[in-house]
Amino acid sequence: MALVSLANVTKSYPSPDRKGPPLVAVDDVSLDIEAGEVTGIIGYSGAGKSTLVRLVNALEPATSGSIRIDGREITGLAERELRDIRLGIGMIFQQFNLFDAKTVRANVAYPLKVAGWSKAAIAERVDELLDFVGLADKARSHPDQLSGGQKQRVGIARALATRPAILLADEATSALDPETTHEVLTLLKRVNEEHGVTMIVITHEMDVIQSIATRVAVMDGGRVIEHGPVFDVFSDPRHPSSQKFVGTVVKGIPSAAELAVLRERHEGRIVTFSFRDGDASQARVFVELAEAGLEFELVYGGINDVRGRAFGHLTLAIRGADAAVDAALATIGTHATVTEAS
Ligand SMILES: Nc1ncnc2c1ncn2[C@@H]1O[C@H](COP(=O)(O)OP(=O)(O)OP(=O)(O)O)[C@@H](O)[C@H]1O
Repeated sequence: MALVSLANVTKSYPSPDRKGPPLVAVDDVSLDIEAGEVTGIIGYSGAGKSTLVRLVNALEPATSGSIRIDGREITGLAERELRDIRLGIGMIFQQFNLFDAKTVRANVAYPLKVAGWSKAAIAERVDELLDFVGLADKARSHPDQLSGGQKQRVGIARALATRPAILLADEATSALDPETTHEVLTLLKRVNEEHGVTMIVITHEMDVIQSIATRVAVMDGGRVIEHGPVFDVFSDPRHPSSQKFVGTVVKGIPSAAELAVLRERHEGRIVTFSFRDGDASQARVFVELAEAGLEFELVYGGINDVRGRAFGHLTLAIRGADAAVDAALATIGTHATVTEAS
């Protein structure tokens, strides 16, 4: 049984002027998330990612559909019961959302106080959490004395305080520099691997997906248009909207503007070849072009690594008689994806 199970979930808001049709932020989403998984939610701004996560967190009720957490239907529950559900779900945010007037220790202790833990139990748990996130020496500091990465580590300690089975992260590393992002992602990976916490991670950063997600869901216009293992969705997106989005975050796919520059700078036909690991197609492309007597040069490219598996895109300028190029591309097309710039 999935730990989080959404079936035909829709969330709409009244139109801003209250006269037009309602705004559908989440549109008929069905999604199962198994215990122990880290699911990345990606998509353009306004796709409905944050709304979806607020529904899972029971911060807002769905307009229709069913949401089950660990088998328990949460739609229609009374506020008191929802509070119980929320204790089992931690959340971290882009802007950390710490209490600036409280010390690090008091920030982490806060959810435990609300949950009615005893003073002694709180003290023990907070020590354990601060050790886990590597901030034992900052217990008496205030958030404004901490770096961004340290603030997020406090946010993670606070989110884990009540031992939730689920952690939701909304752009949790988007305000951090690359090195600090790496540090926080390493910590989140430990949260998942050492504590078995299931995570749902909203992000627009490829690094985040690559380093911690096991599966990814692509949202567009309130819908989940694609959901699957990270490698599959990123190396071979099926839906045109996910192809467009993935094209903006993976390495090696030239944008329209970059293609225009390539066309200006290089003679010949500009063709992108896409590869997935495990096949020898990358080397074969060069051999087949050479055997066809064509002249070519590598003008753009990049290889992506998803947990040890590689996929990539190489763009070549190919020169030769059109018929010879067509024949070579047809042959290569049997073992690699071939996209010619129009
Ligand atoms: N409380 C609300 N009232 C009215 N409309 C809302 C509300 N919350 C979200 N929306 C609308 O729902 C749509 C989806 O918003 P949401 O914030 O979920 O998207 P998102 O994918 O998280 O975007 P971003 O990446 O910019 O955060 C948007 O059109 C937004 O304006």
